[in-house]
Amino acid sequence: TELEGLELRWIDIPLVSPFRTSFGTETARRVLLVRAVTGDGEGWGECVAMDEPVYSAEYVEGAAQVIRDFLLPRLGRGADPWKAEEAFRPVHGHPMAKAAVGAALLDVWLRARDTSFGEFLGAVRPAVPSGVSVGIMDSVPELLDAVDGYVAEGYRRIKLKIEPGWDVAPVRAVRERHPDLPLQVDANTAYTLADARHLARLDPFDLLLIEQPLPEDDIAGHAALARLVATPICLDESITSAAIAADAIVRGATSVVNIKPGRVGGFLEARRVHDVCAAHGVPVWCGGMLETGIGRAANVALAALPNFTLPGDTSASSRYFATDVTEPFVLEDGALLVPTGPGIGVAPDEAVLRALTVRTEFLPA
Ligand SMILES: CC(=O)N[C@@H](Cc1ccc2ccccc2c1)C(=O)O
Ligand SMILES: [Mg+2]
Repeated sequence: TELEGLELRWIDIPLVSPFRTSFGTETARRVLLVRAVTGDGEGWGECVAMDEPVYSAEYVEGAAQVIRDFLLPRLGRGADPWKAEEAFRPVHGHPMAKAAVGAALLDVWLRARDTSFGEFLGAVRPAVPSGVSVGIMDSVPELLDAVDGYVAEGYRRIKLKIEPGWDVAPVRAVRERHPDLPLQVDANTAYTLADARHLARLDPFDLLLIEQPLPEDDIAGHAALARLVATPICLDESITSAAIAADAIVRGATSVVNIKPGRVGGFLEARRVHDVCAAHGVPVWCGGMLETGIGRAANVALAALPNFTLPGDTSASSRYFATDVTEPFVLEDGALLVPTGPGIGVAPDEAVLRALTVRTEFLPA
């Protein structure tokens, strides 16, 4: 059926604790939600762009403008997710803006067919094991307290944010405290190839992987680094499409891939990345962008696909939010249940949404 329009909704949601990475510290999220309205009903998508372009080139206000001025006009009154992907192709970049609209269209398309994201994408398990991403802290004792808390909650894997000056010592301390804990690190592009010898000092700690040590455009650098460091290299920011995933794999730049639907332009492309990695025998896991339950529900369904063999950053809602926009995702035996309802299988709570909303704008198709 036809698209009536898209509602853009800006919400401000506080974080339960500051989250520090190599590119800055966040204490609250400004999130852009997209609601697609068609003759069949409505669907929700979440734009994972940050308020500032410090993770990648996108940012909330830019994504809103791209949706309003360049994506919606190309959609016309079309509501078909595949045609939307095609219509968006002439627009270069802006994967998070495209993914937010695409997810909303896919949600309404699936709800109208009484089909869940999991069924549609090809989920093979009813629950997905959860990992958690732990920020840079002011001291090692503070980090150990945070890690102990997450381990006690049942998280199956701990990921530590690192940057030059906060890497070997915190990793050593966590490994000594938790000798058998699945452990990995994420540098968010903070190092250079000149740091190879230093990064190799992480090799004794039996890490699962080192995530995105170098700048996102340095595929050759990651391939060179992979020959100098024993710990597997995993890419995040670098992987913006299935084709780039294949290129990075065959060039030896990555042996594990973090998949984020927003970073690759949507759930259809995310599944293609999953399939390309499976074809090369490269395991994947589902990354996180501190999504509300709307984005989280869809991510959990994606993380249930067969080649998602490592715990992802699909943490419980309480890792980030005291109150989530939807029913909270709760850890059960270290895993999150894949929603089984039509579409994403969750819906925002009207009262919570109203309380968090900064602004809404309805864009008629
Ligand atoms: C869970 C995790 O580590 N996510 C990103 C980094 C990140 C960190 C902080 C964020 C704050 C606001 C919005 C998105 C953010 C993404 C990553 O894997 O690289
Ligand atoms: Mg990352």
